[in-house]
Amino acid sequence: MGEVIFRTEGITKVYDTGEVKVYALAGVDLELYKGELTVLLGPSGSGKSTLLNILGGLDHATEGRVWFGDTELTNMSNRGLTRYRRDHVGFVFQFYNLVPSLTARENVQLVTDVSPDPMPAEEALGLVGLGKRMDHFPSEMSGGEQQRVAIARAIAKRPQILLCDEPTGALDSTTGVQVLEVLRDINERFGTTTVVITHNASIQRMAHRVIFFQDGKISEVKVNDNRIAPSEIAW
Ligand SMILES: Nc1ncnc2c1ncn2[C@@H]1O[C@H](COP(=O)(O)OP(=O)(O)OP(=O)(O)O)[C@@H](O)[C@H]1O
Repeated sequence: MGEVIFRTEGITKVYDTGEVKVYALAGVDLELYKGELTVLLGPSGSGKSTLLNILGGLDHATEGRVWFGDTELTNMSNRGLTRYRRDHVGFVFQFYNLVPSLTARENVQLVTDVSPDPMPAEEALGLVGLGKRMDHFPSEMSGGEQQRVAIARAIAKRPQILLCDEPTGALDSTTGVQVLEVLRDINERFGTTTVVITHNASIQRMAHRVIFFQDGKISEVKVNDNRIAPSEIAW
């Protein structure tokens, strides 16, 4: 087994809306391993996004502890979390969050301009197969291409961690597979630890590890001995 990159101990996240308390996470103990691609599966509302946001330093746990390597995230200040996100974490969301008035290259440069050790925007766009589309605007691209720009933006800072919340949720199967191929390629080429939330259970077959959520808890963890290529995934 590889090196642990994330460890959580008894994480809870409680939303207190006044009348009711919602336990988005109800005690999560987990380990994620360096270089692995992990898929998170589970019904809507089971806590997947909440966990991803806590791992990515976008949200605070109500209770429990989270470590990134030897660094505890749960006692970091907001400023520390901002630095952690900037230096180590790339995010990819379902709706690409590109700036419509900027080209693909300029969207990626938003990140490379503020990162300590970025790759050139052109290189990042080449890695996602968009080397010829760098000067196109988001409105001139398909959903899958826009998502690949978003992935280029996320990887351009050479993050150790890539956190993806429903990256193929808005895509048809052909473009969805292309996006998954890019994620697998980045994971293999750079050893980027990757976490993918999906509602599409068949995507679990490309993962090293699959974590199932139910009611804010982990119900099962599976290690995949026979991973398949994204192109073999039946949608
Ligand atoms: N800001 C909030 N205020 C109140 N409740 C919230 C808030 N954010 C999330 N929740 C609740 O926390 C629970 C877990 O939400 P979360 O988004 O983590 O689930 P999920 O498994 O990612 O769901 P989905 O697959 O639908 O995205 C849900 O019951 C949700 O309604």
